[in-house]
Amino acid sequence: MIDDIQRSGWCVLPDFMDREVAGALSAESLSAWEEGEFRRAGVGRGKDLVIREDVRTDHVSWLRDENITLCQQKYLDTLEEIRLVLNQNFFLGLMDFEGHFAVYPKGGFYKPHLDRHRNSMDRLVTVILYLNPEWQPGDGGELKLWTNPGDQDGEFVIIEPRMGTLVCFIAGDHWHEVLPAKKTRASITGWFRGRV
Ligand SMILES: O=C(O)CCC(=O)C(=O)O
Ligand SMILES: [Fe+2]
Repeated sequence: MIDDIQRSGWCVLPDFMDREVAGALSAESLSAWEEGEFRRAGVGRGKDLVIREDVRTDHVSWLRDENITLCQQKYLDTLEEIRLVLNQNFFLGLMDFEGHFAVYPKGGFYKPHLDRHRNSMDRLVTVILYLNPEWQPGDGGELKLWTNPGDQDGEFVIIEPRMGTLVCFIAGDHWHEVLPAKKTRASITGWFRGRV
């Protein structure tokens, strides 16, 4: 991970997360979805947050300190190790993490964007864990990530949202897009934040 981030600013780690933990997270996401605990995701932040069905059609459920489950805690513990390693190697000054479950229903997408909000230090590194045990080629919902910092065209990689795969990239550098999902697609997306 360190070598990849150093070299290119992004990395993909298949089978990164322990099967049992990923399985439990996937089951939680599914039941929360069925219970109606997700909300339409917005674009922008604070009072400027708006729903833009032309930009993104996913639904999210934030991880909240007051009701963290055992498997969420295990994932957060892993992320804490990653945060420390990133700080030690790149002096990023990552302070904490915020994240949410995301579900893209059939047909769901997220048009090309950068995760870092303008003029802000809040989202420095993006981390995504995919939770789709049954994902197969043809199911769509791949992450298209442009590999050259700042470029919105040119070279890119296509990342399959397979169970347990972890993706990590510098939030302000890499344009990315979620291609239309042909089946329901689940993940946990989050960000390490700088001093805000
Ligand atoms: O789920 C993904 O592959 C990417 C999600 C994303 O870009 C975001 O939530 O900002
Ligand atoms: Fe994003």
